[in-house]
Amino acid sequence: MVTGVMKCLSCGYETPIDQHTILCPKCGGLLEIIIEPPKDFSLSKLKGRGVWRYKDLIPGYYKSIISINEGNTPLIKSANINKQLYFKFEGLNPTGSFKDRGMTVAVSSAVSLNYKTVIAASTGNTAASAAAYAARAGIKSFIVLPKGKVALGKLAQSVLYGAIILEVDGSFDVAMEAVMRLYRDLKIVYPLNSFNPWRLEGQKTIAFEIMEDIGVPENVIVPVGNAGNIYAIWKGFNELLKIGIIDKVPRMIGVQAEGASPIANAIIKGKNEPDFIENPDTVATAIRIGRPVNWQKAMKAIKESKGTAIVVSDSEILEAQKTLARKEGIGAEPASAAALAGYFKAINYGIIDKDEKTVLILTGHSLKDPESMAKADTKRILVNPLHIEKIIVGEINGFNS
Ligand SMILES: Cc1ncc(COP(=O)(O)O)c(C=O)c1O
Ligand SMILES: N[C@@H](CCOP(=O)(O)O)C(=O)O
Repeated sequence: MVTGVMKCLSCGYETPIDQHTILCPKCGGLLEIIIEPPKDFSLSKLKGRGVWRYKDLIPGYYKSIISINEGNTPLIKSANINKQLYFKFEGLNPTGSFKDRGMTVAVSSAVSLNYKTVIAASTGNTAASAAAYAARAGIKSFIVLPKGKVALGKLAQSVLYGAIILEVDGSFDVAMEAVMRLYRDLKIVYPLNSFNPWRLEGQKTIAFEIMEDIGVPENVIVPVGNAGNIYAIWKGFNELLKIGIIDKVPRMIGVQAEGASPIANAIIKGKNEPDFIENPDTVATAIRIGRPVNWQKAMKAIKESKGTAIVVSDSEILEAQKTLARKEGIGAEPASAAALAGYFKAINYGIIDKDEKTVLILTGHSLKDPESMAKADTKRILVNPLHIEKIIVGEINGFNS
């Protein structure tokens, strides 16, 4: 049994780890789950694959585990961009994003606490994942979406998995606020967003897998939206450090899009708190977030790891998405490609040396957002089937351009 405390980031209140607890019972602030490093933990004793391989580091009591074999994603070495660069391809999770790692823990918690209904606000990926895990658990899911601002693939997933879709006329932040209010005031449904610290207990396993694959890289670059994942990955490395399995944590580098960069702006300006953005905008819909609920956690992870944050433009994101696809054969959604755009910028700014081992977290699959993929330029030629040979020979020899 994993023991420890839950500590409020706002008022400092501490309480023993308890699965019923999600927000600070005293002030309603965000809670950190701080586990006591287990004395008998050993990598050689780990069994199985995926998130639950690390159950000895995941607190909580689970009467049944709701799993769709999430985690165990490949860490792909770059073939053509830089030999010291690795891609942690979270798009290969069951619903196509890293959210599944958190959802297996959060939905298993909900079931263990006898909840029959779950809810999440979403830019699309949390919704798809919540809907899938709720379906598997046989419970009802409500998802709250910003109307008209969710990528097609993600919306279609939520429809397919049978979630009840509530659309708000406003941004993701409006949807998020509604879910937090509902949870604070009523507590009748279990919240699956990342202000729920139990979700991050699943996401921290990204760090454990990276460590088992290549040890500790110098840098981990993470696209930041609602800001839970960068903290979760840092938390994972930090726990390994406390257990004594590793002797340093990587620098955590957060990347945000120009039109939605409250945390990156604060880090760059050396401020302690972000100025929230009222109308966030970016082509990377997954990180189109102006009021990230986990900003305190993300800033803590970046500062304590001596990391930093980078802002990238939409055109840099789309260019990086294409580069990733055309140089590495990896299809990632725009928010994920922001990590590669951030990597290029970090090298240009001298923040990262190209010889440093660096891992990019590719958070979601390209198929999530078919419209963004189709924006990439390529040759599409209407052909007379009788002339196809001529066109191919012309292309190969460069006569057609
Ligand atoms: C594909 C993708 N990448 C990155 C993020 C950002 O993650 P976080 O909200 O944990 O910062 C999200 C969701 O927020 C996402 O769906
Ligand atoms: N991009 C996210 C936004 C919600 O983040 P969460 O981690 O708090 O659930 C999404 O896919 O909805």
